[in-house]
Amino acid sequence: MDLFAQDTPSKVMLAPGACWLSGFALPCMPVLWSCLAQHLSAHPPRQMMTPMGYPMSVRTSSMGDWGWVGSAAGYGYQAADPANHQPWPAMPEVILQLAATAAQQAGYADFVPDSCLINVYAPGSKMGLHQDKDEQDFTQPIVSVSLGLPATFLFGGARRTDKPVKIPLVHGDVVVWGGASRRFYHGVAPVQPGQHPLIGPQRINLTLRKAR
Ligand SMILES: O=C(O)CCC(=O)C(=O)O
Ligand SMILES: [Fe+2]
Repeated sequence: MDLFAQDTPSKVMLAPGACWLSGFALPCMPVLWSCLAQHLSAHPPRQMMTPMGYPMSVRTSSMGDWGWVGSAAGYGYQAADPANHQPWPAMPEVILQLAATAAQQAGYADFVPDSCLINVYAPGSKMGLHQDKDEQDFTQPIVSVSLGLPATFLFGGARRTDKPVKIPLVHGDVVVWGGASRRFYHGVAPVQPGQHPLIGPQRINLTLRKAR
């Protein structure tokens, strides 16, 4: 069975180089969630510190060669989990394939991420407007996968002051941005309380990137 076969996936352009693939991850969700749930029980997500000295609103864990880590020293990618000094676990095939096929749909061939950041949003958690700029190669896109509770994704422009569009993301949606919008500001409005039948009372987002 081809887990990624979809007749006409809905694709909404958000900006040059950026698109919203609604429901794109639904066919692989049972396999994806079983891998992810297993990972999260072995590598529980934690609140990273911001360089400003306060904890981030989301809890995070990572997979792949490079984990994204925040601390008083700044943000960046690290090969080992600071909690146990072990390398992060490898990304499962289902995630690598999902990333590559979603990127392909968005016009980016041969995307091979080496980092999967797992952001866990409890109700009330949010992410302020920011740019993803800790990676070395900005020709590679970002693939972002939503699971669980819905959330309003804010997608702005090249300047922090550019007014963001509000994207109502739901379970299984994928957003891809790169090219002209690779460094566009984006964020997530506070997640509203609720219960998702598969994922429970939370939103989880996978941010797939090529860090190095
Ligand atoms: O949770 C999201 O939808 C966005 C996550 C994000 O922007 C990031 O991990 O850099
Ligand atoms: Fe981001």
